[in-house]
Amino acid sequence: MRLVIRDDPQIVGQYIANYIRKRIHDFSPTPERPFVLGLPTGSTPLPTYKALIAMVKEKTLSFKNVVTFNMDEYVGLPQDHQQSYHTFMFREFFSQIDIPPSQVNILDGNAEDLIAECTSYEQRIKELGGIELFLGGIGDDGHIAFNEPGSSLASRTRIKTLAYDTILANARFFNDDISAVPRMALTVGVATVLDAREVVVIVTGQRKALALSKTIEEGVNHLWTLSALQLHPWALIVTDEDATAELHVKTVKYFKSIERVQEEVEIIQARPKVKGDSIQAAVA
Ligand SMILES: N[C@@H]1[C@@H](O)[C@H](O)[C@@H](COP(=O)(O)O)O[C@@H]1O
Repeated sequence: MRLVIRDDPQIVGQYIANYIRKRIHDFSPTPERPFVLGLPTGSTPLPTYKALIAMVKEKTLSFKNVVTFNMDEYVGLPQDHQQSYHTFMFREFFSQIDIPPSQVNILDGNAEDLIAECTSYEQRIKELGGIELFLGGIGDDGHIAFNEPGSSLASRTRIKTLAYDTILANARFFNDDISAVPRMALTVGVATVLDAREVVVIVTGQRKALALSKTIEEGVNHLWTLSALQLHPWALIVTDEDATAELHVKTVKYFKSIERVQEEVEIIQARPKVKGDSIQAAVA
């Protein structure tokens, strides 16, 4: 797992947007072979979405050959409700980029048969060859999507009862009216996220500091479901300085040093080759 630390949420958003753009460009998606991108809601990804929107506007990025799958959706909230994840995604992102709406997938929390809805979501992901990059955020209790503490780390898309802590945390979006927050959601499972070829998670703000330390400094534990990321072969967490508040100084220094060494390697690799240059020869 890599941990990249940046000064603030805006710089984190720009970093991730650059990263996603590069991944999409390198993939060279076509209508027959689209780039499949998993996406989160919440306030954390907003700077990333803003930076991606700017890239589309300046025409350095297109979502025409991208298919998206959102992580989760509340059960029973009308799709056009201000706080449904469907409304959120179209308001904050999809309506401002060039993705055809037919390429957007969001779980239907009002489906007549919720179990069938979850099964067919997994099926649709599979039919497209799996998710290339799953972007995620975390809750204060370390949950990814709506995989609350105690969720099976082998879980798939399913109905989930929300933890009381999450209901309290999300009440801010419902005029602080706890009774207005839905009690259930449909969510991709931990295993659905881990199946993606790459997972990138955004963690910003001091509120997330404990969850970040539990995720990366302790063992894999179903009480902090993001910790399952330790089992993924290609995982990246991008965080701001505030969210590192609970990490050991040693952990922060370690990940910063890894990045510095990586930059040094890239500089060496970019240097023109000089005959007899032993450093160049060593990395060539
Ligand atoms: N289901 C979502 C999560 O996917 C999201 O990561 C979390 C954090 O939200 P925020 O980014 O606003 O802190 O909120 C909800 O619980």
